[in-house]
Amino acid sequence: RLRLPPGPPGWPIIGNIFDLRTQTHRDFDRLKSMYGPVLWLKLGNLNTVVIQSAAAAAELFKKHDVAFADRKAPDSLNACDYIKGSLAEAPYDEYWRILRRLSLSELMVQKRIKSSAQLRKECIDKMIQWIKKDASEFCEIQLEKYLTIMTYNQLSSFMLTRDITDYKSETGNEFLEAMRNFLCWQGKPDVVDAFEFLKWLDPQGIRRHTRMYLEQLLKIVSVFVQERIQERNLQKGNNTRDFLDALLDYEGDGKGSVDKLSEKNINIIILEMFVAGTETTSNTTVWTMAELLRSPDSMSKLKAEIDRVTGSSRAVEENDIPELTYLRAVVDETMRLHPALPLLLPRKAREDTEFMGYDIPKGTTVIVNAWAIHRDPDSWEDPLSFKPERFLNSNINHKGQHYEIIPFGSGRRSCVGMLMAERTVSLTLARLIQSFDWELPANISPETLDMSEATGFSLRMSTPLKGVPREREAKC
Ligand code: HEM
Repeated sequence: RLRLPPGPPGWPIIGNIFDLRTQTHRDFDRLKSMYGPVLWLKLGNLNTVVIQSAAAAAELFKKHDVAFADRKAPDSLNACDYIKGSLAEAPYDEYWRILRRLSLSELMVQKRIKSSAQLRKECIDKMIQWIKKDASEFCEIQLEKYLTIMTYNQLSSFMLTRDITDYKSETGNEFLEAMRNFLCWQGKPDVVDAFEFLKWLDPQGIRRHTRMYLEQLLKIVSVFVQERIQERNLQKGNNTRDFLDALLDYEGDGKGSVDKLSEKNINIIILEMFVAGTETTSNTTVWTMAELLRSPDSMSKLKAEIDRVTGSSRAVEENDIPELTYLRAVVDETMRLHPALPLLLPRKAREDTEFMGYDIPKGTTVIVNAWAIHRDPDSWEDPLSFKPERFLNSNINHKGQHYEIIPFGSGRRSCVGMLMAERTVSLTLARLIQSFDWELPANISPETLDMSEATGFSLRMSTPLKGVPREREAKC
């Protein structure tokens, strides 16, 4: 007999599906108070274990990282062979290792990140100019629009040395629109993942819509990739080597069987970086602005810190970030309360594993509820309040070694874009605060600002945040 973790009794066939009523991360958290931090659920056919405390997460990432290193990918992502080319959804195999190494050398090596600082600055400059322009025309602006466009352009200039969208279009261009739709369908729980026998029926239409938008997105990316291949054949183009060049240049490491990445897989990898890196980054920035607008005291402290570090004559730069301790505390505190991926990305047990005295069978879906861990009163004092001060004079940070705060995950499958994301979020915020005095619209007060969450691919505000920017003295 297996010693399974505790969990609510389920119904025949459907298991615990009815225990999930509202938002999955909140439902899991509710069940934690009844069954403890390691929860067992049967979701249709799926054996599922949910990890919901810092201690259990530490056990997972320190002792069982390899045993739980496969991904549980949604069935709909089999469309267009996406999973076969993906890094984030790949099983823990040789192909994943190659992509991970390649991405780390581009995204996590300080030298590469530093050399791309100018690109990020230019994208933020452009955003600030557009906010100034729109602020002079309209009283209030919807922040998400500007942050989304800026984040897409930062990533596209880093990966493809080009902008992918602009502020002029009202609805966003074809790529953004298709991506919005794709992420919206990916954010819906799919019954097919729990009941494989319904695969042929695709009852919610998720696979059909996913395929439609994936085809559209991959077609757009393939044009960029094709153009680059032709430029390289003609030895045209500028001399900057970007992420796409790194993928095209790959010729194997002499150890394994993969000696070249196919063009189809390169398209998927480029697309995936947009999927993984844009909404997560822009939503984190929006949540931070919302928390600051609700907390005038924190806003003033941050403004004072930025002014102190930069003086009165220049725009804040990435090099200033190490000195902006309050800014880093504000970002950490926001990621604690509003982790962009509240359940990280689900993993799968590669083998039968003994975990904290329980038997976890091979194939079990392993979910880490970062949202619940970040709000656990055993780890955090007054866990529901926004208090950046808790990170001052503390060595706790989000980088994956302190399991009470893991917005980027931890271990082998942790986020490869963390360095870039933390720089983007910090610099964007610093520039927004330095360039403008922000207020809430007249009919909203800090007490009535709607902070409720909408779940989709990532956690975002259910009511889009609006702010009133008033230009400060020009520094930028
Ligand atoms: C604030 C922004 C971001 C947050 C909160 C975030 C969070 C995460 C999380 C929680 C995971 C799963 C970790 C795990 O399973 O343990 C992940 C994986 C990943 N992220 Fe991010 N991410 C962000 C930005 C980015 C950016 C900018 C990129 C790329 C440019 C990126 C690329 C990836 C990739 C490729 C994976 C899959 C890694 C793997 O499976 O080996 N992310 N991210």
